[in-house]
Order: sequence, then structure tokens, then C-alpha cells
Amino acid sequence: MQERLVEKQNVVFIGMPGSGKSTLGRLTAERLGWEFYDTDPLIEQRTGRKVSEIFHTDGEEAFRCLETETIRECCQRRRVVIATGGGAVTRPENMAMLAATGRLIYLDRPLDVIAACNLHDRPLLAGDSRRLYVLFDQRKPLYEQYANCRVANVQPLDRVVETILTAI
Ligand SMILES: Nc1ncnc2c1ncn2[C@@H]1O[C@H](COP(=O)(O)OP(=O)(O)O)[C@@H](O)[C@H]1O
Ligand SMILES: O=C(O)C1=C[C@@H](OP(=O)(O)O)[C@@H](O)[C@H](O)C1
Ligand SMILES: [Mg+2]
Repeated sequence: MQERLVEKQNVVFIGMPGSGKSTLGRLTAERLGWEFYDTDPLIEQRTGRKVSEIFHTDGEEAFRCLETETIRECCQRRRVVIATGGGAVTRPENMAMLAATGRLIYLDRPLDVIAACNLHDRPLLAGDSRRLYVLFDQRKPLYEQYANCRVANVQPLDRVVETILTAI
């Protein structure tokens, strides 16, 4: 838990869908002057399809395979910021790759705040915010297990970025 960014050079965001990984990942990368890799848009670029379409047509397992391959490619890089999808934590091989090259930041945003956001493009939630709570019960222990540090996303974005920069 003591190793700092100098030893593990990437910064990786994990956390629930809607917790702010993509938004704060981009802002953190801008502040560090590093490249930013967001796995969901990368999967969409690679396949030419929306994440929701992949889920609906091919199923979650097919999406998870694409996600693992995309994480593998991101982990070839150094001094980059990586935003994962909220479910990346469910595959130990994803977390092993990410932990080997990066410092894992668990973004913790209150579920009621997340549920109030428009998350209709997240197929696992499918407009039913109760699913968010079920997923959280399953995943919270995993986020806590793998994270090098937890950052509460309960302030304006610019304040949270400062907290992240201090934490890494
Ligand atoms: N601290 C914050 N203040 C205001 N809006 C936020 C904050 N954190 C996240 N958001 C908003 O929440 C939504 C979900 O964020 P996003 O980065 O897409 O999450 P994730 O990638 O974890 O699913 C976005 O509209 C984002 O702008
Ligand atoms: O929690 C999940 O399983 C998912 C989260 C999404 O990413 P965000 O966490 O960026 O919303 C996206 O990867 C996909 O809809 C599945
Ligand atoms: Mg995202």
C-alpha cells in the first residue's frame, strides 16, 4: 500500500458505473499531461458498435472478453491514465494486469447520487436504479480488495481532482 506512482506508473480508475471514472480520468490525465485511455470508447472504436449494442446482441460475456483484451492493450503503456468500466473488477486477470502497471484508485460516489444521474446507456442498469444497489453489494468487496486508495467523489470535480493528485 505504500508504493507511490514512481514505482507503478499508470493511474487506473475503478468503481461503480457513474462514479466518475471517465470524467475524472480525463481531468487527471490533463493535469498530469499524460495520455488518457477509457476502455469503453476504445471498445466502441475497435468494434464500431456501442457498448449497449454489444451487450444486447452478443451478451455480457462477449463484452467482458473485449474488455479484457482492451485492458491488456492499455497495460502495454506507461505513464497513462486508464478509466475502466465498472465491471472490469469482476475478472481477476483484469485486475492483475492493471495492478502490475498502475496505481488503482477506487472512486466512491454515493449510490443515491449515481442513481439520480442519467445512466440509461449502461445496459446492466437498464433504467432500473435498484440494479445499481445489487451490483454494489457484489462489487464493493472487490473494489476495496484491489484498490491502492479510495477517493470519495462527493465534491465538485476540480476539488476531487486535487484529492486524486495528492493521493497518487
Ligand atoms: N464530482 C462530480 N460532480 C459533478 N458531476 C459529476 C461528478 N462526478 C461525476 N459526475 C458526472 O457523473 C456522470 C457519470 O460520470 P462518468 O465519468 O461517466 O462515470 P463512470 O465512467 O464511472 O461511469 C457524468 O455526467 C459526470 O459528469
Ligand atoms: O458496471 C458495468 O458492468 C459496466 C459499466 C460501464 O462502464 P462505466 O463504469 O464507465 O459506466 C460499461 O463498461 C458497461 O456498461 C458495463
Ligand atoms: Mg466510464
